[in-house]
Amino acid sequence: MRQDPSRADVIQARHDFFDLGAAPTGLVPGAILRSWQRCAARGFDSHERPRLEPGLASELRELKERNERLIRLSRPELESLTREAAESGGIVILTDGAGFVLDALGDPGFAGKAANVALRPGVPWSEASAGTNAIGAALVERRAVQVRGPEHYFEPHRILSCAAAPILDPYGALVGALDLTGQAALPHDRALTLVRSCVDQIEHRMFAEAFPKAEVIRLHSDPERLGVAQEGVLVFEGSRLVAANRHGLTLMGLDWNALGARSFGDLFDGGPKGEGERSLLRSRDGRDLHARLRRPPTVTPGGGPKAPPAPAPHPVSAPQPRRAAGPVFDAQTERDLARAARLVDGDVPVLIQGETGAGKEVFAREVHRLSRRADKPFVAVNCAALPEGLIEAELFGYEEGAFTGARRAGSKGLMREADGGVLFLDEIGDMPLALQARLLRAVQERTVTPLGGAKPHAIDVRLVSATHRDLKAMTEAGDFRPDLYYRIAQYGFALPAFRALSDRAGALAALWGNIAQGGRTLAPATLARLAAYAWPGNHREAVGAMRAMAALSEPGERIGPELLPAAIRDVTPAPVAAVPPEGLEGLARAAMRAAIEAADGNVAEAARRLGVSRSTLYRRAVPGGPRRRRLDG
Ligand SMILES: Nc1ncnc2c1ncn2[C@@H]1O[C@H](COP(=O)(O)OP(=O)(O)OP(=O)(O)O)[C@@H](O)[C@H]1O
Repeated sequence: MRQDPSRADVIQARHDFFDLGAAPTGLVPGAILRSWQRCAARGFDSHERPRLEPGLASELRELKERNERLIRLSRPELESLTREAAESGGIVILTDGAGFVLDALGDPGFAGKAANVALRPGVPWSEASAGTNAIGAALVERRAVQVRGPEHYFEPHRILSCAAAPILDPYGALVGALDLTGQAALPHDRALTLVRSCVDQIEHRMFAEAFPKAEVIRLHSDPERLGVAQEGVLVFEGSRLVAANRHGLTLMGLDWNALGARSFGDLFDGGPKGEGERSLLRSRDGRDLHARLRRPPTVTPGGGPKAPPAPAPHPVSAPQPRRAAGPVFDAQTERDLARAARLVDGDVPVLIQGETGAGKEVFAREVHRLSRRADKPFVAVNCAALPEGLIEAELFGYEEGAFTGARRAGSKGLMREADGGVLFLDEIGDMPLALQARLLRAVQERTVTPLGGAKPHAIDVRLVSATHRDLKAMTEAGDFRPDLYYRIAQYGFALPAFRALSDRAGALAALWGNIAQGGRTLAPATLARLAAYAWPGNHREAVGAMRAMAALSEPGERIGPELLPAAIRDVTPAPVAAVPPEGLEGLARAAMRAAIEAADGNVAEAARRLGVSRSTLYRRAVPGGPRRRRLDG
């Protein structure tokens, strides 16, 4: 019997990748190849059976409690998909945003087989735990992914064929994934379409019970399609865009970066024409869109006094909204984040080390967001920024009149502010020695005694500390207390310097994707220089440079190297240490490939975004030309 050609491609790709160590360009979708590369970089052996074990029953209970809202909002789709899955001999799986299976329902026969490969509640199916699989890949890629049979990284998972889509909350935060899994031997062509449309429904439902005080605008170019799950939804507080669904952002040509940054007036020309069900809104680029508006009593879109933006509610398991420019992490850091969140949940203090601007605070906030304490306070203390005499009062609080200048009512102190949540001790290496002893005592005894007070208060905080210093060396030199060091650094994470990122061009392209608006693109020569620069200020400097280029350019402009800050523009020839062996041409090629992948394999779209012709892109980024390239699966 003739073998299915795509299966033969995958087998060939596996041979190239796992046996020969070559990148099988064009044989498997880009998402699969990237996932294999991330898994290989983690040192996974594809022949092994990964150790996937559910946690304790109490942990599963807690996991479900934490995700109660997601489970409830997903129930209608889980039920309909379960029927579908049972008929086609598969199972449907709902996970949380970190890939932990919350529910696995469907055909009991297949469910048994799936359980053999640990596809059951409580088990993490993130890529970092289970290798390439649809759930893990969809969570990393933030888009729907199908992984069939031998496309799975680990051999024992070859029996599976999975399609999964990530679930994003109205702030763009990952809160879960929905997956349909069947036997690899069966066709599952509809699976991807099904999970995508079910996720549309779930995401759409999130808006129904949230945002009572905001203005919710539902949009579609076709009036008949207003009200369906694929309608665009935009939420404004005052006049500011604070939340949206993906369809709303796409309709307006925006990305998640627009939340908090764009106003009603940036998006629409004037206010709505007509009322309620029958409104029309004209977009800034001149399109008439059909709209349904639900206004809070006092807000007038596009006119009237602008109310100050209020903090937005968190509809699903209360994740903190991502900051405007969403963090960009490499695969190893994503894995570290998941691990750090588990450690924090397990009450193990973690220490983050990294150069200035490498994103230690961003990492800590993300850990908090992924932890079970996401809806509890995150309190950051910069130990280097406070005058020595004040840190103590700031941290531990003080009683009324404890010292000159103390507020009349006294102060609770940051440690008690963080009660129930996460305390982030930034620049811990700069904490004065005398204070280290007090901090150690507070951490050990889990109590805080305010200055001038006699009564200790119990506190329940999880500790995350960060420093750019070599704390271990400081303990040896007597500048940092070893007992405190071992207390706060029970598990350490080293954030990579920006120049050490293996896919620096990809990271830069992703940062730019966060910042760029209005069709602005980076010319390949610009990206090549950015990728060759050494970035001593790390992420902070990279974000600053991108923002500067966005501010200096016009909508639709293809940004040439002349707009780069001088230090970066003048990087020719590039510093040797910063350029990988394949040189600038290689970097430009990598950037082009990243752009193609970011455009879901659509070379014409990638060419448009990069501002180069399609033929240039084929010539430089696609080995062997367009024929063999297949990026979509
Ligand atoms: N992973 C990331 N993705 C996108 N932007 C980032 C990331 N990490 C850091 N940044 C950007 O860099 C800025 C600095 O990050 P952050 O304050 O976390 O660095 P840091 O390592 O704590 O620096 P310092 O040691 O100087 O305090 C952030 O405000 C953000 O703009």
